[in-house]
Amino acid sequence: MPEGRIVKALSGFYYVADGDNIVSCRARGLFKKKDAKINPLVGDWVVYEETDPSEGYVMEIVNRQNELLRPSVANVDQAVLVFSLHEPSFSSLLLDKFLVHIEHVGIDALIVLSKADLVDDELIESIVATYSAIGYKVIPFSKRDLRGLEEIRRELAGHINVFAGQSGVGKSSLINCLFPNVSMQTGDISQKLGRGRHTTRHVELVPIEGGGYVADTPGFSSLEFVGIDEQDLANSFRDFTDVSDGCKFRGCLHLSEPGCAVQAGVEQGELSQERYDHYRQFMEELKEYQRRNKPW
Ligand SMILES: Nc1nc2c(ncn2[C@@H]2O[C@H](COP(=O)(O)OP(=O)(O)OP(=O)(O)O)[C@@H](O)[C@H]2O)c(=O)[nH]1
Ligand SMILES: [Zn+2]
Repeated sequence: MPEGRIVKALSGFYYVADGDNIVSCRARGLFKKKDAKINPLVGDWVVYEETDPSEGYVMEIVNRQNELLRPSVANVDQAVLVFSLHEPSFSSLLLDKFLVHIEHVGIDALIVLSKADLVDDELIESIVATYSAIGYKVIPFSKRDLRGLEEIRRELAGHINVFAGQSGVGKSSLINCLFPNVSMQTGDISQKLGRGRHTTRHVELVPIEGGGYVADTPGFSSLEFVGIDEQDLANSFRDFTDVSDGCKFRGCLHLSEPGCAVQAGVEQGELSQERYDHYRQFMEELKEYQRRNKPW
């Protein structure tokens, strides 16, 4: 049976892209049963059966890699973290928090430093140096002089991309420059419509040049530590996991344990003091989150 990717879900239909063909599918009864383990999601790679030309049934979900909640998309493999350098000014604390979330879901990050025309090159270079050293790809961008545009386009090709970043950092401006015919759902939806209300728009994956897709809804609107424990937090700092084999204790949280390679690395200036401070701050926030959300 043929296979394809769900690119849109609306009113009980799943739109499965198979090459240039889009097949409108309903889900087979097996997904509706209570004990059905998973329901099809936008982004899922599925086996389908074509019953009429361009119509059919989703039969089976193939090997889902991961699942984002906001927007609800499966198999995202790259988060494009858009951080402006000015208005709003760059926050390494917020970037580190986004990185925790994307590492936890298990997807790659592409960091775009937007509004690069508004600040000095020294600031840009120092941020690029810090995050490249950890192993992230960082690309400065400006919609005024279009620096970085082609490089970003190349990095997106072949991936399923979700854009994320605070309101006003320039996500829609970037999308407009990259893909003039994709319109990004903008603004903070929950603020505009009030909590709990539904929007009429649903996430859609839009195909891009060179293969791959971009989601037309930005992601990660909430950065609470849902489903993350202390060890997950420690594991989501790549620069720390790189050296944590050298910690004396397995499961070391690098807080005040003796023989900790991460604490030693920070003291010796090999790891970033700022990243470590953020890590400790997130630990506190995580504990606070756990206190507030006790099950009893
Ligand atoms: N100077 C300069 N201004 C920019 C750049 N990119 C965006 N802006 C401005 O920043 C403001 C916000 O840009 P948007 O693209 O709407 O930002 P957004 O992230 O989509 O914002 P939300 O819709 O709130 O999520 C607008 O006034 C843009 O003109 C840039 O590269 N340089
Ligand atoms: Zn340690």
